[in-house]
Amino acid sequence: MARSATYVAGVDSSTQATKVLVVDPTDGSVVREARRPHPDGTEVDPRAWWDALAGALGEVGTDDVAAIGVAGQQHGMVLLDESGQPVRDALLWNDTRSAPDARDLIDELGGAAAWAEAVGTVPVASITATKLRWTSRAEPENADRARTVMLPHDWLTWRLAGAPAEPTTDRGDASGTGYWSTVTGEYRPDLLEMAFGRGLSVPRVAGPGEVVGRTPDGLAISAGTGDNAGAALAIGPAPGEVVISIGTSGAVFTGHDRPSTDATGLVAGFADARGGYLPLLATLNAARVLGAGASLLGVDPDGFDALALDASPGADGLTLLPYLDGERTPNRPDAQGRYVGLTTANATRENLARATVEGMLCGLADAVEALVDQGVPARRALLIGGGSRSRAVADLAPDVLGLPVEVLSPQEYVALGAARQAAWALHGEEPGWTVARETTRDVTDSSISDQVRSRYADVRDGRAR
Ligand SMILES: Nc1ncnc2c1ncn2[C@@H]1O[C@H](COP(=O)(O)OP(=O)(O)O)[C@@H](O)[C@H]1O
Ligand SMILES: O=C(CO)[C@@H](O)[C@H](O)COP(=O)(O)O
Repeated sequence: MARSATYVAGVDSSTQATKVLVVDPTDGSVVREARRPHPDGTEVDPRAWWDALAGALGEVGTDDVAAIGVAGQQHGMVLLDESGQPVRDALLWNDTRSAPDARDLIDELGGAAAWAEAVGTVPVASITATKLRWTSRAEPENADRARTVMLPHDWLTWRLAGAPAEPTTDRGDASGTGYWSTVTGEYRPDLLEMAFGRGLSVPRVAGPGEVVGRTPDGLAISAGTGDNAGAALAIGPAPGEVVISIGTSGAVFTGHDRPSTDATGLVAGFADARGGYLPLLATLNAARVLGAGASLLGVDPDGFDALALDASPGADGLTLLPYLDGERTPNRPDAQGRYVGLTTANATRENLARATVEGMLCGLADAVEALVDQGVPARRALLIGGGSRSRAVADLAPDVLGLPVEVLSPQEYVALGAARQAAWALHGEEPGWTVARETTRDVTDSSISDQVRSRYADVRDGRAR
């Protein structure tokens, strides 16, 4: 049943929460929004995401909505049995238990370069294929019951349509699995089998403007995508603009005209949601580092920002290596965070806050540098995500990154990208909306980036302890 309604809905099912926007498809303006939290942790029952989505959709109301699209946290392994029920909790992108499996898979294919050439990405623990290997090795009984593997957004999209629907995904999210190739645009069933020991059913990769199904209430459903591809769809970074998303993950990405095949494994050669490419680096340590710093100091986000802004650049020699939850880029799954250089002279709350912000930004600056090393230009950074709401992050970013920075106005860009895709599917062409741009913050002192980042590099590379 198609319906004549006015608006489109976009969903971001991210690590920490489900966010839903109801959007006017004529201009991209947000009409209503709702949010529901997700359980904490790196393995989650996918039904909790469904409950969060149902709750948020109930709150915004969909009587006047004609189409919906879902963007979701990338890479999570949703394994389903014969009857379509989850075999176990989903293992999320930030679960590092499959780090040894990533190393094994790299060896088995003949090294990192072989993976980069085959699919565009060298596996780390985040990549879905490594989670399949972990399950087949550590939980053979669960593996035996598995028939289908999906990603979080695939599963939510499939459930929105109600059973029995054809499972679908899109190239943006499929490109984070390790068994779909950004280079060829095809699944690599041989790599899935190599990881899992046998084949599994996978969702069909739908086209960017496709209607993949309808909800029982008649809303058209678009293909959806991964969260970062969703944000890229909403923002449309120009060549030379790099998006830096400071959420649970730190994600650094931009559109590109060809697939990346970085054998160092730093740059993940993902696809975007339009038919192009989205080279990306993701860190495990971003907004939560700021949260940890604030709770260490016993202050709220505003108090934390005030402290950080009261200290001098370089925090009088105090440096944070921000790998609090292990790290993915660089691949150090067992790493921990470290404050280095503490003396009685610099031991102030202000310096601790400053070093926390600078350390987190230095991790992102490394990511930008790796993108540039792969031939992707970075002349300006666009900051989004919960952590970009921090005044200290916004003020310090240009000098630490060594780049002009625009902090885009606080918006749910991932959900907005999903709404854009829903409007595209509904009307058969991509909408022409653009997001509001902000004033550029220029670098105030180019020596700060050199000074802060070189000290950070010493700590990162073990030259300063
Ligand atoms: N003003 C702020 N200062 C620092 N961190 C913030 C601020 N506002 C929100 N955050 C943090 O941003 C994160 C949520 O950002 P979001 O982009 O929604 O993450 P995700 O997409 O991973 O769910 C939380 O860790 C939250 O504490
Ligand atoms: O793993 C990646 C990208 O490769 C992460 O970016 C996830 O997609 C989760 O994003 P957030 O929930 O932190 O926004």
